[in-house]
Amino acid sequence: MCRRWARPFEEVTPLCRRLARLVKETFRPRLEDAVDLFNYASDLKYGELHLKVDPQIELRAIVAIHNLKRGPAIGGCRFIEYGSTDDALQDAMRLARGMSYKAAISKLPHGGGKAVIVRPPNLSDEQRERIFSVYGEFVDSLGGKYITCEDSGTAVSDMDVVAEQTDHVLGTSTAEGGSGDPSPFTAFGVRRGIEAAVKHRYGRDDLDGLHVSVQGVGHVGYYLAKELHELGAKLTVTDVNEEAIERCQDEFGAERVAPESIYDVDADIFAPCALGAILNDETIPRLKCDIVAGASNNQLAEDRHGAMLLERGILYAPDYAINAGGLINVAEEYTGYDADAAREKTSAIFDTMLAIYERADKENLPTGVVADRIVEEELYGE
Ligand SMILES: NC(=O)c1ccc[n+]([C@@H]2O[C@H](COP(=O)([O-])OP(=O)(O)OC[C@H]3O[C@@H](n4cnc5c(N)ncnc54)[C@H](O)[C@@H]3O)[C@@H](O)[C@H]2O)c1
Repeated sequence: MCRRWARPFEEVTPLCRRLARLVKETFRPRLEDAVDLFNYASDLKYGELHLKVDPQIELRAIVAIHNLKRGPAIGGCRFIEYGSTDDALQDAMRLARGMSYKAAISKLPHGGGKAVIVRPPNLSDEQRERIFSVYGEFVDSLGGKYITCEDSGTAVSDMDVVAEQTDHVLGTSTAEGGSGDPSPFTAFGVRRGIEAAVKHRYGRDDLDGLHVSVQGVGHVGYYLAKELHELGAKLTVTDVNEEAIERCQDEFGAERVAPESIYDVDADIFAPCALGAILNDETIPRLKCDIVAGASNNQLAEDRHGAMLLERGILYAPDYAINAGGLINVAEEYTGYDADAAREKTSAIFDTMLAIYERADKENLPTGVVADRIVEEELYGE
């Protein structure tokens, strides 16, 4: 045998050295990641993970199915750029778990799922359509265990493409039997959660004259402001979009403050409807309200901030429970859409929230901890 090949191949030439380094860099982390992936999945009490790749159209799709105990998993399809495969997997898995919790607290006959499609750079319209068509086949191959719908980066038109390949899709255009914009339902649900908080906190059945500060008057915040105005509440709003603020001033006589001043407003209720992680070490000590109840996802920067609000006597409406109106509405499409039925089910967010507030008082626990316990008793209890 030639001595040259008897040595490890990275010692032979610079090219082989480079190749050896590449092999190590390419394969080792992936193996290690796979081990971590199973641990991560176990920690989150998974569930199933499905992958689909199609190199020709640069499709890289993940469907995470967290829990099927209550019924087929439901959850949106996110189509954004990711820094790494780990980020995409983590996003899908974390969000699918969140959907299980949201569906369970809302007593929907569904489990939690989520899809992530890694958005390729320089995407053409034609490529986009092919991606969603193949994604539709992928969803169909799961046989109805996962029902997809819109999320960040996807549009109703994408769901229409998916609907050509599978029945397991919601959030299509109204012409295709879809339910349209979920924001008014989300806003209505938040209003019902605020009414429950007012009942619990002040023993009142109306919002007349109560002062609500709203952070973000975009899709949900605008409809929420409209509902609250019609119920006689006084409004202070903020946004980074000038037109959105002016609309609320004109239509509802709302006061305005600068975005960074919203935490200092002396209101009865603070309704975050813009960003996540806005309840944190810096903002909580500034709050002058009795109730925090709004649509934003992931409002607590960390779980411990729920305890911080409790210590200050501020009643917090757990975000995934109060903002479930959009999900309740879109889930209604599954059995044939009926807007009245969707509104009635969304209205029941009042009872869901009241039960959380009452148990939290009884057990002297943060409301977020109680919401999680209710869900976990349902999903994992004997
Ligand atoms: N749309 C739904 O049905 C729905 C359902 C559940 C949860 N949510 C959550 O509710 C929140 C709002 O959703 P949306 O659909 O209304 O989004 P949106 O983008 O339509 O509205 C957000 C608004 O917040 C404003 N904003 C951004 N940064 C701000 C800042 N620093 N200060 C003040 N305002 C700021 C934006 O200009 C925009 O008007 C998000 O967290 C979303 O995840 C929405």
